[in-house]
Amino acid sequence: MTAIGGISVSILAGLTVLILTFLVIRYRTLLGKAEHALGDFSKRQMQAYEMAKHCQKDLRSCVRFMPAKVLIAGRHDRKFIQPSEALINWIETWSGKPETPDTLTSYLFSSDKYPGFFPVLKRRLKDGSIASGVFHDTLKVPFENSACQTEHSVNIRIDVLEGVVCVWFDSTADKQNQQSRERSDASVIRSILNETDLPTALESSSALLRCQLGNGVACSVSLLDGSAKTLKLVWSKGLDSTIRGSVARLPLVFGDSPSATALLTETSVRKAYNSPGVRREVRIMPESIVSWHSYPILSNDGDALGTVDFYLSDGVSAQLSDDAVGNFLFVVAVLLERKVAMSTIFRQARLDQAVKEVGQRLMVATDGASSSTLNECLIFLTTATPLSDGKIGIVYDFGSDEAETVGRLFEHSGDPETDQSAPRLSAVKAICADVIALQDGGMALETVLVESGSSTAAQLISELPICADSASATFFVCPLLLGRGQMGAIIFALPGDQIPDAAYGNIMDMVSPSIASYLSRENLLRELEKRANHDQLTGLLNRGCIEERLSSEIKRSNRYENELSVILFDIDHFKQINDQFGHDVGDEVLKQVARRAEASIRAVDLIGRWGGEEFLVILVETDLASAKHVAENIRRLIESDVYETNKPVTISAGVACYLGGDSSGSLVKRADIALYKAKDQGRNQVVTTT
Ligand SMILES: Nc1nc2c(ncn2[C@@H]2O[C@H](COP(=O)(O)OP(=O)(O)OP(=O)(O)O)[C@@H](O)[C@H]2O)c(=O)[nH]1
Repeated sequence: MTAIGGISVSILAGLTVLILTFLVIRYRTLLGKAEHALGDFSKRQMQAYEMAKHCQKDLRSCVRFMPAKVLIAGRHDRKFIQPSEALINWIETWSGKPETPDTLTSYLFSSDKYPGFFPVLKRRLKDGSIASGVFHDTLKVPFENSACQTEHSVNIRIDVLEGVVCVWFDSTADKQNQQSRERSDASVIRSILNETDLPTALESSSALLRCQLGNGVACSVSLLDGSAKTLKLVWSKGLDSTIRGSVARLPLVFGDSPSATALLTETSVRKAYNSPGVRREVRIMPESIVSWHSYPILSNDGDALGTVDFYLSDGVSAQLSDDAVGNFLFVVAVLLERKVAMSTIFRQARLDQAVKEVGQRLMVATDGASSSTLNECLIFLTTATPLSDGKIGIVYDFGSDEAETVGRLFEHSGDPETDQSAPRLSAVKAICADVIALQDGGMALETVLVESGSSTAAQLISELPICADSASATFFVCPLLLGRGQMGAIIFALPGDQIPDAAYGNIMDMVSPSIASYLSRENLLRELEKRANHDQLTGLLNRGCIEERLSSEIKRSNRYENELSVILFDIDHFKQINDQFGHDVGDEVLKQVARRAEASIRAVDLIGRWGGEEFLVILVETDLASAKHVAENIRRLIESDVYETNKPVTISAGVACYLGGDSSGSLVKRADIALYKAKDQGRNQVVTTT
């Protein structure tokens, strides 16, 4: 029993192992199949996704604007069919309206594609149950360049002609249809407003018109070009190139009367079109245009930005609804306002950058670069403003009564006889005083516009040579201020009655501090240079400088074999003047003698203070005899002058001329010996030496 029991247990255990093994194998097989099926499924899902993407693209290129008029598809193979003449005739009879291939909109239609696209029609085509009659269907239309899709409820009339299915859409929208359109318009507008490229955005916006541009309807957008006073065509659709060309730049008649623009556009287009040699490949021919609608594009503030023009040709059944046009105009206005705002921002940014650059150059300008730096400022001013046709000038250094002018406004003459700077300066000073008075009066106004015809303008015209040929001019006067001091002024002038935009005043306000600091730096440099090379009491060249100049003149004489002479003169008994009248009077006598001597030599000659009451004159290209003559002149002039001492002042002079091999020291030494001789012979005389 026990043995039998043991055998039974072993058999039972074996069976259990077998069953378990079978179950595991079975489970693995099922798992493998499931995995395979899952992989297959995701592969097919990917294919379907790719297909859907492809279909969507295909559909977008086929379906553009709603409502469509006619859909033509093969009854059996459901392929797109080109409308033949017979078919068009048939459609005309059927719809009661004249048709051309252009006026029919044909859509490729395939029942396998486009889920949700005419589902009822698709079903009927598929099962062959299609028959003439009217039924309700839906149409999902994606918008080009947009992720939006709209669903339209349409009534479809079907007729069957020898294997061709023609569908006539009922374009009268029901209430639901209208609501869904409004919703889709809003989303289209939102997506268009994200578009930065104006033509692309306008292209998408034209979907809002709900008519097929090019099929008897054309549209153009023209922008107002403020300065040129013209309308510039920026976008058009459905227009022939001939018309586009003539609309491209129209003189402006825009304003309160947009119809005037339309009239002008129409006249000019027709004229251009009828000129000989124009090819007439048009979708909208000028002679076929029966109605012309011109709408002003208005900004938020009510400013006119341009026009939107619609051209409808003969026999077009498409109606432009006020809503559709209104939406389109709204989008166009927003796009244009944004464009204007963007260009203002960019312009401002460019200006800021330029001002910064000019400012930086001014900071690091070295001596050699200084005049080019100022030129950069002037070029910047003339190019950053539309005043480049006018002229710019700068008058500065009001403090020292020296009008120095830069730029193209004033021709500063170095000749004192013909120098007209004094009256100009007083005129500009008078105007700047007005400007400062305005500022003190609490007005943040730095730049004044002197309007053409005002008495100030008349004064400026008479004082400044700029407008000698102009009866009237408008001036922009921008004072150059440093702290509260006036350095001078920048003046722009525009001949005639042109009134520049206030923005240009802002540009000048921005640049003028840079120019003012540049000019003050120039003044400072000049002052430093003066101090380094000039004697403080007399203003003549100092000893170091006149010695340097003498060395270079000797080199020049050596090279070119020019004559060169020097005069060394000394005031007679100057100690007595000091002793008798005091040092102050002695100083005044020194200054007066220096002025007299300086006035009696040529501009090319040089004079410097050699020592206490000793002066050296360098006479270039002058022989000994002529030099003696000059020395006599100086002596006579000084002797004949009247001094605070009420006594005549005399000088003694020694004259020497350059001999080959002379150094500055040896030349002056010979002049000094001659001077000593003059003193020795009784003073108040000139002695020469070779
Ligand atoms: N007031 C004034 N006096 C000066 C200046 N520089 C030098 N002197 C004076 O000029 C005088 C020169 O005197 P001297 O060298 O004796 O010569 P002098 O009196 O002119 O006599 P002669 O040259 O021989 O005719 C000195 O008394 C100096 O102090 C100056 O800048 N101002």
